[in-house]
Amino acid sequence: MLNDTTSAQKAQTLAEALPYIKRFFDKTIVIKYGGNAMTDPHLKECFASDVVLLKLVGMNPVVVHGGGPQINELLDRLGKKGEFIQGMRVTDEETMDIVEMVLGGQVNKEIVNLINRNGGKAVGLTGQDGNFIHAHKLMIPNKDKPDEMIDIGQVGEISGIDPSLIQFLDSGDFIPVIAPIGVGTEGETYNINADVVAGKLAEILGAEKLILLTNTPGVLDKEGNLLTGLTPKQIDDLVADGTLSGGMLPKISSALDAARSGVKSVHIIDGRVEHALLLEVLTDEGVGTLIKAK
Ligand SMILES: Nc1ncnc2c1ncn2[C@@H]1O[C@H](COP(=O)(O)OP(=O)(O)O)[C@@H](O)[C@H]1O
Ligand SMILES: CC(=O)N[C@@H](CCC(=O)OP(=O)(O)O)C(=O)O
Repeated sequence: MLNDTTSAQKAQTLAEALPYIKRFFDKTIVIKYGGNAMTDPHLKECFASDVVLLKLVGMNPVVVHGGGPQINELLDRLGKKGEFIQGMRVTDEETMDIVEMVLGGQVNKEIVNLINRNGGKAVGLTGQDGNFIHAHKLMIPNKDKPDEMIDIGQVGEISGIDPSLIQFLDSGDFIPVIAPIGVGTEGETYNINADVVAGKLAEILGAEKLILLTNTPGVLDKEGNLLTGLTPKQIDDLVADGTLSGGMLPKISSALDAARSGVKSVHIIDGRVEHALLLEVLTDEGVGTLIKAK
């Protein structure tokens, strides 16, 4: 039996969440679930129940997941070493097969299952389903030789996203769970960084919020302190002086593109904190880093 104080505290918490529930009612919230945040089984359950709760109170959560560490694990087992250039995986044909198995199979289905066990109705997709993420080959500029481009294999850049399938699922009781794989004009598949897919999808869907869950408290400065808000100018400086590196590079540029394209709030938050998602959406507690459009 609950004592009065506990009941009163619970009622107070619910009352405090109500304005946020009203504000985001029927609004789309794109949530990027990074592979690095998917570690602890308890945290995974918290994540899934948070997503289900957001759907139950009338919001439209759309989950885009990564799985970089999970791909590395299988590559390791097969005696192949993962290689990244500017935060993007060098993806030869064999690696692409593994990317499809891990992202489209293992990780996607695990998240679908987690959400469904927590009372939601998740539908797992890759960009091949309904041909909804169109992509072409990405070439990246060589930092040392400005007029040269680097070929990193079957890595994709998004040419377009058809939002109709996701909107259809949103308007029903379904929660889309998307693996970042795109399709080219000839039906060829591309490995796309999950932050890039999440950012572009948030833009195309006219999302209210984009939340990127990762394994750091947010964006950190050189001394390791959390930066709670970042403008484009501050981001440029942090990239230029090397404070931002690796996987944070595609994350920050996707976050900034989304903010500039009209997504009202864009956050990079710590997925290792219990119920980080609910704290972000339903409370005033600033968690992580807010990316500002200007
Ligand atoms: N300035 C920075 N602040 C925070 N993390 C950073 C920074 N620079 C680089 N990183 C790296 O970026 C990583 C997050 O990106 P990534 O590994 O791609 O994670 P995810 O799987 O969540 O997308 C962090 O774990 C950290 O190692
Ligand atoms: C091109 C590219 O780098 N694709 C990523 C896709 C998965 C991903 O983005 O996973 P995280 O969000 O966990 O980092 C990769 O192969 O690792």
